[in-house]
Amino acid sequence: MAAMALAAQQGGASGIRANGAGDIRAIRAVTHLPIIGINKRWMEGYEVYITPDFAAAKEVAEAGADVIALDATARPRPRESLAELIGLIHTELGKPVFADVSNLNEGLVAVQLGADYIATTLSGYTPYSPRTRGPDFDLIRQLVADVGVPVIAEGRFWTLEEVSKAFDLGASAVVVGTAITNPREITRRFVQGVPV
Ligand SMILES: CC(=O)N[C@H](C=O)[C@@H](O)[C@H](O)[C@H](O)COP(=O)(O)O
Repeated sequence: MAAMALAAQQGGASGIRANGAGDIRAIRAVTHLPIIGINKRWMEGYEVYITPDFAAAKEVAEAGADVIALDATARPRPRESLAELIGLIHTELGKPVFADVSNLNEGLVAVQLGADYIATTLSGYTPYSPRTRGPDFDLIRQLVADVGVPVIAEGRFWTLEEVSKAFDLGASAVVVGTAITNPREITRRFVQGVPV
């Protein structure tokens, strides 16, 4: 992961989003780029897994994340409420909060609760948000119009045109995951594009 982050930096990335204290510590050692840290933890009986509680947030902050990203959807949470979690990340860790949402209302609520950035990460991943084929441009547009904090476009970006469109719509940054980091899916896309 550190080598991949360094490659992304050399390629001109302006930040790294990474998962887990181990990877974040390794990435912190090789770059001064801002790190958006998440801590994926699956807990019995809960759908929320992106930094679901304060303990998960604290681990990645201590590992060197500059910003803490978390699931800010309306789904049930295992420990702290969303309001408590955002408050604790601010007061105890002194880090900004990057709220991954799946629709406009979740973005508005997260901002009311103090989130510093809103991202479209979870659009298409909650039972109540329909999955668009590519990025959810409608949600980017709606969030930019209404939330009043920087909007980060994330989820299913594969082409330069899609990235340009997100910036045209007012996104402050675009997070590209699979299309840069996952050789299996990159290969699959080429293979599926070849007529046989
Ligand atoms: C839904 C979920 O768990 N998303 C995760 C969030 O951190 C990652 O698995 C995604 O790769 C990331 O959001 C970037 O999206 P994409 O890989 O589509 O460019």
